[in-house]
Amino acid sequence: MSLSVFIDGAAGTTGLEIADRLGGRSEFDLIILDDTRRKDSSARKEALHAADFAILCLHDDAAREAVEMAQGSKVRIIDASTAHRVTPGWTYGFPEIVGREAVAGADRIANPGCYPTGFIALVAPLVRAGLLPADWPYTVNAVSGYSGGGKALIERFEEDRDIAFRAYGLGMGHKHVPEMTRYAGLAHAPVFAPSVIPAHRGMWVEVPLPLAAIPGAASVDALREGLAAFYADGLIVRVAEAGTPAEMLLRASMAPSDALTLHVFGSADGTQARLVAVLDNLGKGASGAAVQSLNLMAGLPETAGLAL
Ligand SMILES: NC(=O)C1=CN([C@@H]2O[C@H](COP(=O)(O)OP(=O)(O)OC[C@H]3O[C@@H](n4cnc5c(N)ncnc54)[C@H](OP(=O)(O)O)[C@@H]3O)[C@@H](O)[C@H]2O)C=CC1
Ligand SMILES: CC(=O)N[C@@H](CCC(=O)OP(=O)(O)O)C(=O)O
Repeated sequence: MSLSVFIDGAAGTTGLEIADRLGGRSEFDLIILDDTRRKDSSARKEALHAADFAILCLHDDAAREAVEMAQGSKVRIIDASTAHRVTPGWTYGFPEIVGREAVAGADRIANPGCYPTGFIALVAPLVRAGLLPADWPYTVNAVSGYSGGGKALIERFEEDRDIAFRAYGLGMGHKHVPEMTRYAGLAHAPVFAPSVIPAHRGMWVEVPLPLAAIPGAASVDALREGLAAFYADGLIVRVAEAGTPAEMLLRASMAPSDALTLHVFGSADGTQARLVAVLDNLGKGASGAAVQSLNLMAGLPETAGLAL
C-alpha cells in the first residue's frame, strides 16, 4: 500500500524539486493542489487531514499556519522552512547528526537550512569528539546559488544579469544562526557571512580555523580523520581525501545533487586550516534532505530516490 504525501507549496522552488524526487516512486501517492486551490486554506486543510505525510515548502508564516491547520490529524510533517528548527517538540531533520532513529520515529521534522547543513556537518562531529572547542568564536563564510532565495531571488538574478556577487546578512542576525549554534553544540553564535553568485544552484560553506590560536584544537589530519570516522558510511556525506588542489570551482551548470562533500585543507606548518562543505542548496540543503527524512520516517532505504 502506498503512502500519501501532500506537498504544500509544490509550485515553489523546493516543492518542485521534492515533487521531482518523489514523482516516479511507487511507494508514495502525491497530493498536489492545482493552481486555483494551492493557496486555499480549506483545500490545504483537507489535504493535511487526508495525508500520511505533509512536506511544507512554504515561507515561515504559511508553514506555521499549515501546522496549526493540521492539528487533530494523523499527518506527519516535514517543514522545510525556518519556522520550527529550534522549536521544542520538533526533531531537526539531519539524520547523520541527530540519529537516524530519532528522525525515523518523529512526527514533526524541521528540515535544516541550506547553509547550516554545511556548517553543522563540518563542526558538530569535531566539537562532539573534542577535536575543536565548543567555546571558540567560529566564523562561517558561504556562497549560495540564487535558487537559495526561492522564486523571488531567482527572478531577480535572472532579470538582472549584471549582478556578479551579492553579499548580505551584513547586520548579522541571519535566521540560520540559531540552528547553527544549537546543533553544532557551540557556546557562541558564529559570525556568518553569506553571499550569492549568479549560478542557479550550488553552495560553498567554509569555516576558517587559525589552529595555532585555538586552545585544544586537533591537527589538520586529526580533524580530517575525525570527520571521516563520523561519516564512515559515506552514504550521503563524504569526506575528501587529503590533498590540496590548485583551485576548486562551483559551476553554474551544476546538475542536481543530494550529496555533501567535506574537505579539510591545512597549511604546510599546520597552524591554519579551512573546513569546507560543498553541496547543492536544493539537494542536501533542502529537497534531498526532506526526502531522506521521509524515507526514514516511512521505513524505506534512506537514499531511495536521491541523486548521489
Ligand atoms: N530554496 C532553497 O534552497 C531552500 C529553501 N528553504 C525553505 O523552503 C521554504 C520554501 O522555499 P522556496 O521553495 O525557496 O520558496 P519559493 O518562494 O520558491 O516557494 C514558496 C511557494 O509557497 C507558495 N505559497 C506562498 N504562500 C502560500 C500559502 N499561503 N499557501 C500555499 N502556498 C503558498 C508560493 O506561491 P507563489 O508561487 O504564488 O509565490 C510558492 O510557490 C522556505 O521556507 C525556504 O526558506 C530551505 C532550504 C533551502
Ligand atoms: C541565498 C539565500 O537567500 N538563501 C536563504 C536561505 C535558504 C535556506 O536555507 O532556506 P531557509 O529559509 O528555509 O532557511 C537566505 O539566506 O535567507
